[in-house]
Amino acid sequence: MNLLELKAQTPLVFNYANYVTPQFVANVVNVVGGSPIMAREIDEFNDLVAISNAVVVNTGTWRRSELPETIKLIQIANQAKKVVVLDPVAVGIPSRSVPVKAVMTESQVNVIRGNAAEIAWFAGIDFTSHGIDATGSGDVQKIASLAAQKTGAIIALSGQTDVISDGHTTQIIAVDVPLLATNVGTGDALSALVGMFNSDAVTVENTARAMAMMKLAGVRASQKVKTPGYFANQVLDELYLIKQDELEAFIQLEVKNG
Ligand SMILES: Nc1ncnc2c1ncn2[C@@H]1O[C@H](COP(=O)(O)OP(=O)(O)OP(=O)(O)O)[C@@H](O)[C@H]1O
Ligand SMILES: Cc1ncsc1CCO
Ligand SMILES: [Mg+2]
Repeated sequence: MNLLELKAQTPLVFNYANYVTPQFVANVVNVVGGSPIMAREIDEFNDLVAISNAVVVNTGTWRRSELPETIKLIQIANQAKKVVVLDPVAVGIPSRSVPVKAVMTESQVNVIRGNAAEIAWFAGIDFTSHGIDATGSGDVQKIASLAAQKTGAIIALSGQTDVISDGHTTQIIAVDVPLLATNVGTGDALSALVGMFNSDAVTVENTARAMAMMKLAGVRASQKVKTPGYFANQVLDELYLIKQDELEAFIQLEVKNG
């Protein structure tokens, strides 16, 4: 959906969040025009998925004991035909790949949003990482396209250049906003935006719209503030202020075919 439709419909975004950044994720959903809800209790999943428009699963602080519930949640969302976004934080670390492998085998994920190193793991390509951060370099378009082909999911690869791919169509947003990488949780919040913009239909176009929304907020924030603390708040303000026509103009200018 576009930003106008989003603000009119107020999509409910169920975040199975990590325990590091839920406050920031909830605020990003809220200021853009959606409605966030966080939960981990399996007894609630049927009720909450029924009223949700998107389910966003972040494996950043997974626990073995909760893994069956995580899978159950996605299966409930699959049955209810709700869009599911997976944020596979630091999946390249072998212990962190455990929940991701289980989720990919036992349930269906519609979109995977991660940094280049995380997406490279799905593509089977080596890419240097350091914990939650992608630190290497590589052909990000090829990585995203291959990961999409291997998983059947739309890929939303974030970084200096964002890449969106379904394995056939690939789009890029080559806009450098270094301050966007300074706050932990920007990626987690971006995954929630991806769920929100895809809540009516899962498409490359809607995924690119979510990625463009965060980039544009970063561009505008970095024109006003120069340090990470203020920047995080300014990004929230810019996400709140961006209008439909401004977002679509940015997309016209900066979203290119790969
Ligand atoms: N070097 C960069 N230049 C421009 N934008 C960047 C850069 N690095 C990240 N971004 C932007 O920051 C946002 C988050 O992407 P990032 O790749 O940092 O996610 P992440 O690694 O999952 O972050 P986190 O784990 O901290 O939530 C995206 O909007 C992306 O476009
Ligand atoms: C720092 C950190 N550790 C696990 S999840 C997370 C937040 C980034 O996704
Ligand atoms: Mg991340």
